[in-house]
Amino acid sequence: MEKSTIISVKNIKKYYKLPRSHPFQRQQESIKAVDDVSFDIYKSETFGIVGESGSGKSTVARLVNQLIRPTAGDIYYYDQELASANKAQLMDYRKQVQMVFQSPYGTLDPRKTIEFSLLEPFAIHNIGTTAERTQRVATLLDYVSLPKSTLNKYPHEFSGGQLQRINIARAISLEPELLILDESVSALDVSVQAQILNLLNDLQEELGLTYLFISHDLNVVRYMCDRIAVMNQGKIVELNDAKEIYDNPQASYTRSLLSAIPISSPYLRTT
Ligand SMILES: Nc1ncnc2c1ncn2[C@@H]1O[C@H](COP(=O)(O)OP(=O)(O)OP(=O)(O)O)[C@@H](O)[C@H]1O
Repeated sequence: MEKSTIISVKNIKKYYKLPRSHPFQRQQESIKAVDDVSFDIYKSETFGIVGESGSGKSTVARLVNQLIRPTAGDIYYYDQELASANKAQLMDYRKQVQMVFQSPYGTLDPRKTIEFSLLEPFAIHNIGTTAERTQRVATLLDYVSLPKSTLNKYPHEFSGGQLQRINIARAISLEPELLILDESVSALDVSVQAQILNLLNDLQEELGLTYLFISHDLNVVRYMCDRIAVMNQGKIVELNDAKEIYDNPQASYTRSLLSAIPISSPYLRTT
């Protein structure tokens, strides 16, 4: 069956200019956070990006999410190149592509109830009547297995795992196609991590979601992903099916990453 491509990233670069070390320095140096990266994300897959700290993973996530603009290169959503998209197209993209960040704590307004935070995306995108929004919020809580009593509480009343469930509920509220999960379980205890990863797998099956899954943890990536891109110093050094990456790594950098995985991991796949 022909795979349908949702996102196509073509030769993107993101360079950050470093401050001049002295006032007469002529050439301003730059950090190549992302340096000529290309990949496609297929519908309903989990596409992983793995690499050590500073390899450029989060910068790729922020580029795909349009939080920052590339120095060069193009990102396509289906046939639409994003830099030349009009306002309505970008608004649709912002609805279709949602992000779940690493820290579950900073993302919800501490002074607002969870109900307010879950209703907010509908207000921003002007979707549904008040009754429809309330009904949808109840359904969202069911999806992430949280009780109704969640709604009139505040963020400080929840654990990290519960907050990440709320963030996921918020991210799926507008029925997006793609979730960008940037180290979304890294801040959680291992047992809670497993629960959230299983929740994400269930939601993907139920809602037909596509994931861009970013992590430094090779075990977590192996557990979650269909295809994996390995990043090092702003470049993709290897991109392949997950099984190939683990069973038959081609790049020496991938091999050295794999050799550093702790073997006693709760995520080791038996398949
Ligand atoms: N706004 C910025 N200004 C300057 N340099 C930046 C900026 N954002 C990222 N960088 C640099 O770009 C490189 C890639 O950073 P990035 O955060 O994308 O890596 P990462 O793989 O996600 O690592 P981590 O998991 O530690 O965040 C790093 O050297 C980082 O210091």
